[in-house]
Amino acid sequence: MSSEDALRIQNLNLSYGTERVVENVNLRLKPGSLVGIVGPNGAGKSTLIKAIAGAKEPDSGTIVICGEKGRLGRKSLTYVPQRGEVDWDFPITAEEVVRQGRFAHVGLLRRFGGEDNAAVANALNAVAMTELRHRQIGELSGGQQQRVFLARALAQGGEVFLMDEPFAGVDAATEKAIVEVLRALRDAGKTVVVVHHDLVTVSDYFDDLVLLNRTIIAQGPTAEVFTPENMRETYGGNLAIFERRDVIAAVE
Ligand SMILES: Nc1ncnc2c1ncn2[C@@H]1O[C@H](COP(=O)(O)OP(=O)(O)OP(=O)(O)O)[C@@H](O)[C@H]1O
Repeated sequence: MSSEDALRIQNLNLSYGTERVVENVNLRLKPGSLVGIVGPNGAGKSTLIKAIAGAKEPDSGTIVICGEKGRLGRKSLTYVPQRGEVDWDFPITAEEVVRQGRFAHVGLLRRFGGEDNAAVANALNAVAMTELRHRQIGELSGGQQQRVFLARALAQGGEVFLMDEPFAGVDAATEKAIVEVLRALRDAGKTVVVVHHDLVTVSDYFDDLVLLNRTIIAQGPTAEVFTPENMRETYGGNLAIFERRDVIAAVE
């Protein structure tokens, strides 16, 4: 493979039981890119992200992250799950959640130290959550919870960041703050992969786009991929959202 790829997927097939939900996915992403994964409900976006994160065993195919497979590859990966997948009643503060991001770096022979504390403080600051760091996570708003998640990812670091719907249920200010953090990661040479639903913001947010509906319909620079023809092929009969005038304007 080319050593330039941050993420390379070849012939990936994923199933639940006997049902194949993701088929023959081939994907190459380069460092320093902000990539959207778009497709209708049930298209397999979360399943694909979970497979990359090592939380879903493939039927077949290979996933190479920064030139390495398996656990070695996943050392370069940071995964931000959907907010709905987390137990928010768990009694833990915002800061403790962010500290979890450092555990990957703290081995048996090394304790949580000054560098870890600094990484946690910087991450909380980057998402403007320093003041609320002692709040229980269950007592934060949805947008604040999402910021904390992002801070944990920042504290962890890595080369490839996977985010499953980071904008779900957040207000405009939080969405803007998150986008700024994602752009800063991209500008620092990281690869940021975001499952996204809002077609209106696709062109503004993402350098590259992956259109998924069970298999990849199109991938490449957003300006080339985000066309009415490709969107129709991806969304099939569920085109109502795409017929909105603002979305049509966005792709013309
Ligand atoms: N744990 C599971 N067990 C069985 N089937 C599942 C499971 N999780 C997802 N599926 C099925 O796999 C398919 C892909 O689901 P997935 O959640 O990956 O889609 P998605 O593109 O992320 O959808 P959405 O936009 O609605 O979040 C769907 O048909 C879904 O019903």
